[in-house]
Amino acid sequence: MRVLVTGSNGLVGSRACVLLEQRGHTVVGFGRGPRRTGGEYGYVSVDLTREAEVAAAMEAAAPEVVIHCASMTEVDACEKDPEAAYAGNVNATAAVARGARKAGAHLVHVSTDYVFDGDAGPYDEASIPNPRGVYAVTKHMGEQAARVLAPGCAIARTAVVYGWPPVEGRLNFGAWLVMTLEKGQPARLFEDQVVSPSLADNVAAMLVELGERKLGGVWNTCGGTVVDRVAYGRALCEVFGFDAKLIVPTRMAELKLPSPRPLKGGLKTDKVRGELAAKPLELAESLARFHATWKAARGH
Ligand SMILES: NC(=O)C1=CN([C@@H]2O[C@H](COP(=O)(O)OP(=O)(O)OC[C@H]3O[C@@H](n4cnc5c(N)ncnc54)[C@H](OP(=O)(O)O)[C@@H]3O)[C@@H](O)[C@H]2O)C=CC1
Ligand SMILES: Cc1cn([C@H]2C[C@H](O)[C@@H](COP(=O)(O)OP(=O)(O)O[C@H]3O[C@@H](C)C(=O)[C@@H](O)[C@H]3O)O2)c(=O)[nH]c1=O
Repeated sequence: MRVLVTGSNGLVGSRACVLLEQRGHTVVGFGRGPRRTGGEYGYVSVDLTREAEVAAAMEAAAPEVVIHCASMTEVDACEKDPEAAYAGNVNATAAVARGARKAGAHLVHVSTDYVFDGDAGPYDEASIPNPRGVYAVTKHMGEQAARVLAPGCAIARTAVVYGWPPVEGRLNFGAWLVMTLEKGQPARLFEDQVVSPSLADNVAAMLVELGERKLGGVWNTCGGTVVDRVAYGRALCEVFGFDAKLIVPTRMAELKLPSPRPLKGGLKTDKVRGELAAKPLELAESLARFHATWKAARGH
């Protein structure tokens, strides 16, 4: 199949491109500026906030499936610049969804656990979003744009994605933690935020399956274990052999971050477990694979 992946320089998009290529698909990645990944697949530089350029590039790419990973992902930067967040998360998604519909392509739109308020997680696919903060609201609006403009699309929500090597740009939580702890520096982790950490390759596998099978509706495409950030950090220390005393439990409010974030979050994965061949990995397995890629990159 001809598959278009937006955000191909990013963490999830780059992994999706590699996997699609391995599975024999013809892949075109859309990124902003120069290509920052390896691989043999095609690459086009497109700023997705420019609708006319998106329409032309999508027509030329003529995809059968579109996996839309591009997004303004820095949560606090979104809070500080709502115009940029609206353009990157709402307008860009609308443009991609229109392009997909015109091409007759199936859209897999990637979204987030942060569409929920975090008052009573973990959430399943039928739970009602109540986003707080600019990133969360614009991601929820992006979901609505995708549903309206590309009927039958998949909304794939994921959460706290991590992987090694990290991509240039936004540093993922797992990689940030490893880089901090290997220097022997302490990491203040939120003991009061519950999440579903997700290995990037595992997320990519679920997105690719949604695309290949042209499945629609809402899907929680995340890791299979719901855990607070301190427990995640301690589990990572055990697998990597880092000193767990470097993990300093902190309450989120103490950091005074610009954007609100859901506290009692996390996503339930019964639907993907039941219906997809690509299963959500449990935390121990995810961390083991994360560690293996980290070790391999260091030549161990
Ligand atoms: N990482 C996480 O923890 C989570 C991610 N998600 C969602 O998963 C998806 C993928 O995230 P992830 O791969 O981690 O994010 P990254 O930040 O690693 O990648 C996003 C990519 O989108 C590109 N992009 C942003 N705006 C534009 C634009 N206007 N035109 C073209 N490209 C653009 C960025 O380009 P550039 O590098 O030039 O900025 C970047 O390469 C997103 O939809 C995100 O909301 C959901 C939950 C958790
Ligand atoms: C989680 C965490 C972050 N931090 C710091 C690191 C960083 O400067 C800042 C924000 O951290 P993070 O980027 O990891 O957290 P955050 O921006 O909340 O991550 C979110 O990203 C978006 C894209 C999503 O959709 C969510 O699922 C979630 O992964 O807070 C801590 O000091 N301790 C912590 O426990």
